[in-house]
Amino acid sequence: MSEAQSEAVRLRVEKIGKVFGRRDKPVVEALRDIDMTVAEGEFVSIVGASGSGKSTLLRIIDGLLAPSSGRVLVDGRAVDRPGRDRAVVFQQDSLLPWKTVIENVAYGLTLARTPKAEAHRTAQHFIDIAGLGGFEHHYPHQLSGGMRQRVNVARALAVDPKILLLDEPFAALDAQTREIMQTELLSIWQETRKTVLLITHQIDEAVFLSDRVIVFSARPGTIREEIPVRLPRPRDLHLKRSPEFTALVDHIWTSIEAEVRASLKQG
Ligand SMILES: Nc1ncnc2c1ncn2[C@@H]1O[C@H](COP(=O)(O)OP(=O)(O)OP(=O)(O)O)[C@@H](O)[C@H]1O
Repeated sequence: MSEAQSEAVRLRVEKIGKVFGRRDKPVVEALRDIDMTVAEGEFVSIVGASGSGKSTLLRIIDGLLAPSSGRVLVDGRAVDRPGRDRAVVFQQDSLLPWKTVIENVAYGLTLARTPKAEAHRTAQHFIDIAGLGGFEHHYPHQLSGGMRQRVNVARALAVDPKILLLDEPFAALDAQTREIMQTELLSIWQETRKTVLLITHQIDEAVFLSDRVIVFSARPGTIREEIPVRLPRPRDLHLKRSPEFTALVDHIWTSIEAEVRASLKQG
């Protein structure tokens, strides 16, 4: 457990297992015995080879998918369906193309019947935090991929979830945009201190952003290692050149390299 963890446990994942069964395909055991907690205000990442069950776990936490065993608790309450206490940002943006930035960010609030003026005030706050001031009345197609993902993050935050779930949110972006987005996400996190669970293939992204990195084994996904990241905050991109940073990335890479190579062979 990292020092950034306070006593308050926000998310508890208890003995989660998931087996997919299909008539035309053999049964797939995606997850086995996943036990983990995320404290209030903590930033935790999960890394692991392709197919190790990371997205499956995120979908279970979000309530989109039922586990085969175990349970998920948010603030001590078991969850079994999506709810406003959890917001997800996926790799592909899910903005409504016919709505402007501010309408998109306010969307979850208006669905929850928040009066329009109040919804727009809240949306404006998160638009500003996400560095999108001036683009309120643009439509998604008028924005770059990185900006669209910032709108998605702002939209997720606007409903004030207890935990923000990020599933490879920058995977579709080019390498430079991705680096900038990491620093943007850090500054949003500094500002809001949301509890965040991030799934990523990029080990350096996980180390750069997180208080703790959870390393999954290959399928069935189990927790192989939990690595506290005790690098000072606030962090900027120079940190990536420090020996402490490189050592952590090397350590994690060594831990999963054989499985990543094996997953490449499986296609
Ligand atoms: N609906 C499903 N039916 C059958 N098998 C599934 C289903 N969803 C996922 N799987 C299998 O479960 C395993 C875990 O998949 P998952 O997408 O969670 O892995 P991942 O670690 O997120 O992979 P990646 O990093 O490539 O996104 C994989 O073998 C996948 O093929």
